Parts: sequence; structure tokens; C-alpha cells
Amino acid sequence: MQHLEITDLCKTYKNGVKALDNVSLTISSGMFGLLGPNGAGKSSLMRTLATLQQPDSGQISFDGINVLQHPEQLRMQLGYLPQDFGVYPRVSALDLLDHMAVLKGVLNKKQRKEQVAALLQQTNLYTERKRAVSSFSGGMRQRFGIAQALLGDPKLIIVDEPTAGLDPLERNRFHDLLSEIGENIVVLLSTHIVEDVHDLCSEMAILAGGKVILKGKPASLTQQLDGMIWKKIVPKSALPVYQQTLDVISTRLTGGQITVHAISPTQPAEGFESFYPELEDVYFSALFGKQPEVKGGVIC
Ligand SMILES: Nc1ncnc2c1ncn2[C@@H]1O[C@H](COP(=O)(O)OP(=O)(O)OP(=O)(O)O)[C@@H](O)[C@H]1O
Repeated sequence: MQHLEITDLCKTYKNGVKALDNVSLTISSGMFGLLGPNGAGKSSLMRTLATLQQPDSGQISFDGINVLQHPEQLRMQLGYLPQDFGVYPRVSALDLLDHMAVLKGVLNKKQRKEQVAALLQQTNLYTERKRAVSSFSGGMRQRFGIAQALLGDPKLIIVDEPTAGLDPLERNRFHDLLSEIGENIVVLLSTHIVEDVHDLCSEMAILAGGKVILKGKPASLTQQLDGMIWKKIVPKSALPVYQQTLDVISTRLTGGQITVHAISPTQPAEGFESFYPELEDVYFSALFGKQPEVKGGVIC
């Protein structure tokens, strides 16, 4: 059982933006989802955990390693898929993965050949192994990104916004691939897509403005909003009134009509129906500071 402990991490960039504001999280083996809007600080946290940048203060420990003091020890156990990763033009998937395996310390040639072939199979890229990665589609590229992250048998995998820009089929493929990764390692998935966390993660946290604003199990967080989320289809012209008078957490356009989701302990207005909340309702109610007293999760 691996264990990642993040304590009071702070980071302010030179331009004065406070990207991480006392972030503390305890993350155990399995898939952990870090959800947050653009600019929340997710990549700053991922890069810090991947030892690519230093925080101003705070602690990180992984499986007994003091990560900020001994970044090289973490790097031996780390697989990282950054938000954008560059590839050399014209280098085939096979050659690039082999090269990356050497950099990762897989020096035995036979072992490396086997590992590279196995990862290309696992990511469904084996038949395309001689093609240049630079010619891959977005989905294939992300699968290649997972293959390189899995080199060297890492115990901590960090995946930053992996499904942004993928079509639904490739996103499902990518989800299947992530869900196959061992349960005995820590997989940290950063995303602004609520379905990614819903589909994959047993634990999650929401980051906004550099702060962790909610954490818990997705199922408990939705359950504790049961009976409090209401919806109604309304004409577009009536929307401003609802927004001014109710705790509206989201509006969705479906088939040209607007469905309003509101949070309230009782029916907020005539015509609103209660329904079992979705993770998106948890996310939006947290972002707008409308979460009620929490039992299964922690408001931070
Ligand atoms: N190198 C940097 N120098 C200055 N400001 C930065 C730097 N990197 C990020 N920021 C700022 O820090 C804040 C957090 O950015 P970060 O990229 O960590 O957020 P994010 O949640 O990953 O967002 P996104 O999904 O848009 O990448 C933003 O306001 C961003 O503009």
C-alpha cells in the first residue's frame, strides 16, 4: 500500500499569482481525482509533485521518501504524463519508447525490449509501433503518453488533464486503460472533466483558487446532497429571475431548452423536482460555496 502525503503546500509565482494556498491531501493506493476549473492550480500541484518545480513551503512525502529533500528518489518511482508533452518529429513509437526506457533506467536490453513491446500492446499501439508519434491522433498520443509513464514499473503515476480534446470513443479507451493500471499504486488524475472522476476515481478533491475546497469519496459526496438538488426546465427569459432569487448551481442547455439545477433543503419554487444528485452537482455546489454540512466528505 503506497501513501502520498501533501502538507501545507504553498506556491506564489513571480507575477504574484498564488497558485497553491496551503494544500494538504492524504492519498492512498488507487485512483485519486483532482478536479478543478481552469487556473485552479492543478498543473502547479502536479508539477510540484513530479519534482519539476519547488513549492515556497510545505512538505511532500511518498512511501517514506521526503520528496522535496530527495527528488531523485521519487523520480525512480514516478510516471508522469504532463498536460502537453513534446515528441521528436519522425521518431517511431517503438524507438521513442525504447529511448525513454533507457532514460528511466531500464538498461538491460532484453528486459527493455520486452517491457516496451508489452506496453505498446497494453496501450493498443503495437500495430502502429513503427509510425512516428508526431503523426498520431490526439487519442493515440495520450495512450503513448501512458505507455511512457508506465515505463520502469512506477509506484506513483501523475496524469495531468489527459482527456481534454479527446473524442468520446478515445476518452472511453483512455478510461479503460487507466482503470487497468494496478490498484496497488497511486494514480493521481488531474482534470476539469467531472465524468473522468465519476468514471474512474474512488477518492477525489476539488481545487479552486489554489485551495482544496472539498474532498471525499464521489459516492458519499453525491449521497449527502440527496434531497437537496432540484431541477426545472425554464424559458430562457425567466433565467435571470431564478438566478437572482434561488441558489442556482448550474444551467444546462438541452435541445434548446434550459434546465436549471438549484440547491435547497426544501422545494425552492413551484415546478422544481427533486432528483438524485450527480457528481457535477457536487462540483458546482462546492465551486459556488453552496455545500451543506458535510458528513462523508470534508469541506476545507
Ligand atoms: N509559470 C507561471 N508563472 C506565473 N503564473 C503561473 C505560472 N503557471 C501557472 N500560473 C498561474 O497560476 C494559476 C494556476 O495555474 P495552473 O496551470 O496550475 O492551473 P490549472 O488548474 O492547471 O489550470 P488549467 O486547467 O488552465 O491548466 C493560474 O492563474 C495561472 O495563470
